[in-house]
Amino acid sequence: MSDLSESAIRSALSDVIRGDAISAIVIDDGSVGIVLDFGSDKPADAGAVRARAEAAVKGMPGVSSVNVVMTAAKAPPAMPSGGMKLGAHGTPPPPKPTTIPGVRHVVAVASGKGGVGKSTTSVNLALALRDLGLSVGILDADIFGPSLPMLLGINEKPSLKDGMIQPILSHGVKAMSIGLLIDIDQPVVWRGPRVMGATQQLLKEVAWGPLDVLIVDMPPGTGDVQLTMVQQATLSGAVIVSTPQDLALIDARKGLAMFRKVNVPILGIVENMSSYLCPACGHEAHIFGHGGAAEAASELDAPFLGGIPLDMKIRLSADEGNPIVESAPDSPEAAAYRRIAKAVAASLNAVPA
Ligand SMILES: Nc1ncnc2c1ncn2[C@@H]1O[C@H](COP(=O)(O)OP(=O)(O)OP(=O)(O)O)[C@@H](O)[C@H]1O
Repeated sequence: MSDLSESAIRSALSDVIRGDAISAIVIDDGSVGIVLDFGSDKPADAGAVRARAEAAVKGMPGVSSVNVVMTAAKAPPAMPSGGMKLGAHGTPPPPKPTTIPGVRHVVAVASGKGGVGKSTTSVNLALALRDLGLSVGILDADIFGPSLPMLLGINEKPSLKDGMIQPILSHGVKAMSIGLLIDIDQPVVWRGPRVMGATQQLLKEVAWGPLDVLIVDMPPGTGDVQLTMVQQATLSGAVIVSTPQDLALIDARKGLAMFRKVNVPILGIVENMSSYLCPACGHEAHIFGHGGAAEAASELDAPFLGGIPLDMKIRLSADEGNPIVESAPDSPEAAAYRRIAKAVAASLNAVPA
């Protein structure tokens, strides 16, 4: 039995990060899970901070493994004045929604804030829907931090055929990201109309069809940019990804409110990092109590689609471009994504007869 304590871990971390950035610590025997949340002050060298935190805790007696996850919210990009034409009430005028030829359902995956695992959930959900026999596409509409090329291990540039951008077929799904069309090493500081133009282009000028489901990984947050993007495509519904902390707070509520404002059905809420599976013994520890997310979802009048555990393999497989549904298809973590995919497919009534 280990005598590791939360306060000992906090003190080991005290030289590395400020205490209020530690939003959760889970200890399961020698295995430690840490959730960091820097609010909108995400450090520029986030990767190095995580490595230092892992090293500080790994060196403690009794620690066998450490998994540090950052849920730092990215500050939403400021909309420059004059960059976007606003409507009578200060909101952008709604664009005409685009219907994408040959695509049966467009599903937005959104979150109230950054870093909660929206992109990781989007790719694993897409792969789990593929495994249900559906033809699936995934569009990375996170103009400010495109991550799909890394998550799916895509290095090639898309080609043009008959004036249409050809999606890249990766892991059996059709994928497209703004990150494949621009130089991602250059910081993207775009004005509203350019952002909207890029999204329209990704929806209209990519040869998506035929598809049962197109998953759209939205930029984090619920500002004007996100709202206008929601209005650009005819959406069948939205999935909101949240961590247990945020469900109890207001971020997930803001996401729900944004979609409801424009009459997009909420397919449900996914609780990411909901529990911690001990890699050594498989024991599941609930980080913030059990059942809180389902309760919060019902209070918000939204279906609860299920929880995804906080797990090092989910992060590592995503970093390697081989998401867990693909790399460990029979793991309990992949099963968690599959349950969510089944619930989404059922609510879309999309599973072919
Ligand atoms: N269930 C999980 N267990 C462990 N790590 C996770 C889990 N979900 C996501 N992560 C890790 O958390 C980090 C943030 O995830 P991700 O990039 O998917 O978030 P996001 O909400 O799309 O962020 P943003 O919108 O700010 O780009 C990544 O390092 C990812 O690998």
